[in-house]
Amino acid sequence: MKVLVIGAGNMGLTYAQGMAQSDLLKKKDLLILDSAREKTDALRKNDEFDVYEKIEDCLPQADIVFIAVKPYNSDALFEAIREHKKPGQIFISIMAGVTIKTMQEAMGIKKVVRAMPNLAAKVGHGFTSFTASKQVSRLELLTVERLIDTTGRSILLANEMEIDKSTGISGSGPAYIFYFMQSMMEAAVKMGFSQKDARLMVAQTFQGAVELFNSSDLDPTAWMDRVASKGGTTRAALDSMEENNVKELIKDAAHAAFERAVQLGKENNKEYV
Ligand SMILES: NC(=O)C1=CN([C@@H]2O[C@H](COP(=O)(O)OP(=O)(O)OC[C@H]3O[C@@H](n4cnc5c(N)ncnc54)[C@H](OP(=O)(O)O)[C@@H]3O)[C@@H](O)[C@H]2O)C=CC1
Ligand SMILES: O=C(O)[C@@H]1CCC=N1
Repeated sequence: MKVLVIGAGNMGLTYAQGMAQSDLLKKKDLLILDSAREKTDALRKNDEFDVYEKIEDCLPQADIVFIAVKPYNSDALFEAIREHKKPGQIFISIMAGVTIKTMQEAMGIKKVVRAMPNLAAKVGHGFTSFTASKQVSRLELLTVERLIDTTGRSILLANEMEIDKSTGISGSGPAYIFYFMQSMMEAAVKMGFSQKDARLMVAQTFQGAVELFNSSDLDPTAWMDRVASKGGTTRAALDSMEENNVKELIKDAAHAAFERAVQLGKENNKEYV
């Protein structure tokens, strides 16, 4: 099996590296294509993958193709794929808001997987949701899942609306966590701590909380109760958040991302950069 990754940017390179480090593929079976010469030159120096600049030199060899370019680059790429594709190839797109139907029509293909990863894939702790056109068989989906899971964990969803929903939770989600971290770091600095100490305090607190959460089946509310003593400091903070409706605001934010994902699919990405 040969896998081609198109787009050696943030996410494409992350997937390529995840697959390269797994035992699923041999080095010669992992192809990477990018249009930027500086990127391909740098990749060749590292000698990790089989690197290409021209689609006609690599696409015909591939069984599975990851599309990891920005949506605004997709029209030109789809045209090139239409010209050089081979029957039976499976295309996995990680582009936000580009629908399966758009891809099938633009590339003249049938087997499409639409996936929504997140940035934590970079450190092997990503979460990817994915769904597929009906022409992708169960066995093919299993292979796709194994490739995706080289960057973390994944779930197969029933349809594209679920992908748009998961974009609002896990796809955009790392940014919500960073927002919370930024707020806590600003609070610490305002109290007089140095940036360095604020950073360590916040990072270790997040990491510790996530590890606690993953150590049992307790839900977040039960963990909050374990931190908060009656009449104590944590209760004062949680009461302040409740009074200020923070939970509702976070839900609204996740919903805004979901709605934007739906809208992008309808606009066919013409405004999305
Ligand atoms: N970043 C994130 O957290 C997430 C991103 N995504 C999706 O991942 C996709 C990629 O994002 P990201 O990795 O950040 O983007 P990047 O811009 O970092 O990477 C895209 C790469 O593809 C190259 N490229 C563009 N057109 C072509 C082409 N026709 N053939 C070959 N290479 C090409 C670009 O070159 P050049 O720079 O020269 O244009 C660039 O090197 C997006 O569609 C985004 O929606 C999904 C979930 C999370
Ligand atoms: O912000 C975006 O549109 C993309 C999709 C999810 C994360 N980044």
